[in-house]
Amino acid sequence: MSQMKHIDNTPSTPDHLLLPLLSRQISIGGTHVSAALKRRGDGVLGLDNFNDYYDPYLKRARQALLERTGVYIVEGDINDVALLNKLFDIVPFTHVMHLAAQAGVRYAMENPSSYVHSNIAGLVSLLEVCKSSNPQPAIVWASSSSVYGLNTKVPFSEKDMTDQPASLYAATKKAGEEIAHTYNHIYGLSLTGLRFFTVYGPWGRPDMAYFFFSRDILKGKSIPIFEASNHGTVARDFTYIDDIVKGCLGALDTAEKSTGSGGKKKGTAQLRVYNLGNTSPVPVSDLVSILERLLKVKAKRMIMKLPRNGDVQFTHANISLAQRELGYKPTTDLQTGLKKFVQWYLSYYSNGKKSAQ
Ligand SMILES: NC(=O)c1ccc[n+]([C@@H]2O[C@H](COP(=O)([O-])OP(=O)(O)OC[C@H]3O[C@@H](n4cnc5c(N)ncnc54)[C@H](O)[C@@H]3O)[C@@H](O)[C@H]2O)c1
Ligand SMILES: O=C(O)[C@H]1O[C@H](OP(=O)(O)OP(=O)(O)OC[C@H]2O[C@@H](n3ccc(=O)[nH]c3=O)[C@H](O)[C@@H]2O)[C@H](O)[C@@H](O)[C@@H]1O
Repeated sequence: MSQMKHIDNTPSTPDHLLLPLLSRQISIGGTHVSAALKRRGDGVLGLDNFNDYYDPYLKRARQALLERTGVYIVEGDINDVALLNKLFDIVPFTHVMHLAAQAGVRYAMENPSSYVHSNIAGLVSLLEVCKSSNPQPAIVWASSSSVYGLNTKVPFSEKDMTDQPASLYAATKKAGEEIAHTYNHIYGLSLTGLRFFTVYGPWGRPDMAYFFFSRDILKGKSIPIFEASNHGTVARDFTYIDDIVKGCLGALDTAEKSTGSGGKKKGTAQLRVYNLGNTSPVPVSDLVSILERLLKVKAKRMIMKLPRNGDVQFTHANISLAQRELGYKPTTDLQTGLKKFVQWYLSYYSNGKKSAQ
């Protein structure tokens, strides 16, 4: 984890955050969502600890991008309750979009405590601050398709069982959903959890397969493609970032409609969980074929038995609940979305940027 800065070290909050705004949001993690909120006229303050889980240059480039649009990002950790209290004292946030987490399924075997720090302890710190703030903000936070774990009944519906996580990451995301239940039950916090399905796109995460496969295909390095021991397909319901952003905005707006801007009586605030997927799982081997065509380089495929590393074999979202209640309607297929990712990737890394880790 990178070092934290205290509020005393951060530049003073820009004036525009103190103006009466249509809606005041705090967005934690989440470059694309913050940018979209700003574009439509919401007041947004960002928070990120800029840890070094992956390429810090990429995180700083995203920050620069956001700051050019007028979204200021405070550097700090969600476990820093004093910092959070200070921010909530300065700005009466109406909504919290909480996307910060230790992500990545396989890294949980290397650094388990980072998952407990951000996904469990960090979530509790944030909810403690939200519970005591006035107004009480509506909170939308990122859960994960990984909560479906060893469940093989697809497509996954929100009502399906989620009690067999395959990784510690998944277990911490599932714990987040249970923690949310408690804060809704006792303190009446309005909480909406979004189970994202393998999100990809420009400015994405270098630890994800589509990203490092692109890097390694271009470098001529072999890429390990996991194959299930039962010879079944290994596939993901890859979901493009712009579709996810629309789902996040739908969730924030729905939370606003059903709860107003906080101050709810106990027991009346909403607690909901939605799948945000693409409803069209694609085998990982097809993902590689699309990348080969877009990058115009043949991949060196190294087919490997799917190790017991936290991965699940297959994901597929049933999104009818999000469609009905959030107006969520993904429109980007994998071919189209990867084309946009590859265009961004080639331009970003050919402009003298540090190479992805
Ligand atoms: N990308 C996906 O495929 C996917 C799928 C399902 C769920 N999710 C969830 O969506 C959210 C966003 O994912 P992402 O892919 O953009 O991940 P990301 O790692 O790019 O973004 C998370 C951000 O949170 C910050 N952060 C981590 N711990 C923090 C802490 N303790 N305090 C403050 N900031 C902290 C990181 O520096 C990072 O910038 C995460 O909660 C992730 O678990 C992602
Ligand atoms: O949907 C989710 O909830 C999860 O989606 C992704 O997790 P994952 O689907 O495992 O994404 P990748 O790590 O990019 O893997 C994609 C696919 O490529 C496969 N893969 C990965 C790595 C590799 O070397 N070889 C390989 O074949 C994986 O088995 C998987 O089927 C994110 O990384 C998680 O943070 C998120 O919570």
